[in-house]
Order: sequence, then structure tokens, then C-alpha cells
Amino acid sequence: MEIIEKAPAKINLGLDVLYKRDDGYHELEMVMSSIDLADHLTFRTLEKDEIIIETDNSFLPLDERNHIYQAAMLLKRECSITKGVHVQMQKRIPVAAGMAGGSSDAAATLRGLNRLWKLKLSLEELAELGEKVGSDVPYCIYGNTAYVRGKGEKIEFLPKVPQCWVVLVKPRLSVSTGTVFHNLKLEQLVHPDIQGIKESIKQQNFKKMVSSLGNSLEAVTVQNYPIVGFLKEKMQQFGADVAVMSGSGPTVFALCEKRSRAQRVCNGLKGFCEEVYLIRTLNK
Ligand SMILES: C[C@@](CO)(OP(=O)(O)O)[C@H](O)COP(=O)(O)OP(=O)(O)OC[C@H]1O[C@@H](n2ccc(N)nc2=O)[C@H](O)[C@@H]1O
Ligand SMILES: Nc1ncnc2c1ncn2[C@@H]1O[C@H](COP(=O)(O)OP(=O)(O)O)[C@@H](O)[C@H]1O
Repeated sequence: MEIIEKAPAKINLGLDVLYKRDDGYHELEMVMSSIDLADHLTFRTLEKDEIIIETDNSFLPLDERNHIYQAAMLLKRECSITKGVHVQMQKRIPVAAGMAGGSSDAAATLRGLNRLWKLKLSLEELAELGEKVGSDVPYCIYGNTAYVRGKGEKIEFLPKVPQCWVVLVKPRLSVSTGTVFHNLKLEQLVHPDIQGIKESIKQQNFKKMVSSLGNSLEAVTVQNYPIVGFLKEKMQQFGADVAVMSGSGPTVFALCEKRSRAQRVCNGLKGFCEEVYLIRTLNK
């Protein structure tokens, strides 16, 4: 039997850093939304007790450093599964981009193997397990639009984002999430209006939503990689309703109510960057 799972990328419509916790992590308050750009994973049981990952991306590690491997190993241990699994992944989400590609793959692995091996774990149980693989995995178990707090484990579902187009631009550089958090100065952070984003989504008010979006980590990443600020400015000049960095970066996304406007932003950005995508938000 073969099981197929889609692993969608996320964008952070809002990301606020509240304080540094005793465990060294930072307490976050975020609004996340899934977008229509996804990795595709296919799972097949192996009689031999091994985890084999194949992918069309030649830069990813395929051993225990891969989030898919970690999620599969965790579930095998938790449920005492002695069979193995073969995972085939088509990688579409840019890597180390602030779009939770690895976390979404881990979440898809937990959902996929739960079905393949008929384990009957609830999504809540999978989310709790996923926390051990990465902070964004619990959210990625559910996807869609959500208000997320803590390190990423406290999740409140929101209605779908008002209909709009998303342009993504990923400069050719990788950002280390750890370094971004290490470099931030709490007293200098800008705090976006997370409650305003939540309310505007509940009211389906696009204009109010775009005026509230923001990311506390943006200034930290822009300081080290000025190209991120440059691309954001370009998106605004080409007519984006709003442009914000996602996660710890370096991807910047623009939201546009009109498709024609999004197309203009997309065409304009192609002159500066190879990786530019025009997509929609994703809501089941
Ligand atoms: C910032 C976010 C927001 O969605 O997204 P991405 O940029 O990764 O997409 C995530 O919380 C990223 O979560 P995750 O990708 O699991 O982070 P990790 O690799 O565990 O973080 C690497 C390091 O960053 C620091 N870190 C991370 C998350 C957090 N809430 N506080 C922290 O201080 C810690 O020092 C940690 O050791
Ligand atoms: N399945 C995976 N997909 C992407 N990256 C992975 C995966 N497994 C492990 N990684 C590693 O995780 C790191 C972060 O990648 P990714 O999850 O794409 O970034 P981000 O958290 O910024 O969205 C990369 O250094 C990458 O090598």
C-alpha cells in the first residue's frame, strides 16, 4: 500500500517575540497561514526495520538529520513499530527559507505513517509528538490559519485569510534561525499588532489585516542581510498591498488583493531574484 501526503509551506502573517524563557527559547506570538506551495511525500512500508528517504533535492541530508527521518523514528519508537518505511519526497518548498519546509515534512510524515500503519492517533496526539521534532511541527500537523503561541505548541484556529494573492521571493542565501534569535536585542524589537491581525481575519477585513502585519525578527535579519530589506522595498514599489519577511527569513512575501497587481510584483521581482512564486493562501 502507498500513502500520499501534501506538506504545505507556511507564512507568518505576524510574528512577535515577547521575552526569553528560562529554557533559552523565546516566547512567541504568531499568526500563521498555509500557502499553496507544498512538498509531496509518498510512504511505503518496508519489511526490514529501516528508514529510507529519497528526494529530488540533492542538498538535503537523508539520514537522522532529516526531519522526516526524525518524525518516522519517533513514531516507530512511540508505537513500537518494528517495520521500516520508504519515503519519496518531491521537494518544492525552498530550504532554510522561513517557510517551515522541514517542519511540514515532519508533520506530513506523522500524518502519513499514522494512516499507513493504522495507528489511530488523534491530530492532537500527533501534534504533541511533533513538538519533539521542531517548534513549528504542531502547527504544521493542522495547517490552515492559526494563532500560535509559546514556542509553537499553543494553537488556536482562525477562519481562513481573506482571499488574496501571495508573491514569495527567496534570495539566494540561508538564514540560521538560531543566529537570528541569538542576535536580537529584546529592548529594540518592533512589536506587530497580533491582536489586530486576529480580529481582521475574524472580520474578513483585508485592508485592516494588511495594515497590522509585521515581524519582530525582520529588522534583525535585514541588518545582517540588507538584500531582504531591498526586496521588501521593491515589492512595495511594484504595488504590493503589504510586504513582510516570513519567520526568521530570508523569504519575503507580498499580499495583493488583485491578481493583476500580484502578477506585476512577481514580474518586477524576477529581475532581481531567481526564486519568485505567485500563489494563493491555502484553506481547506
Ligand atoms: C522562527 C520560526 C517561526 O515560525 O520559524 P522559521 O524561521 O524556522 O520558519 C520558528 O519558531 C522556528 O522554529 P524552529 O525552526 O523549530 O527553530 P529551531 O531550529 O529549534 O531553533 C534554533 C534555535 O533558535 C532559537 N529559538 C528558536 C525558536 C524560539 N521560539 N526561540 C529561540 O530562541 C533557539 O536558540 C534554538 O536552538
Ligand atoms: N525534510 C527537510 N526539508 C528541509 N530541510 C530539512 C529537512 N530535514 C532537515 N532539514 C534541515 O533543516 C534546516 C532548516 O530547513 P527548513 O525547515 O527548510 O527551514 P525553515 O525552518 O527556515 O523553514 C536546513 O538546514 C535543512 O538542512
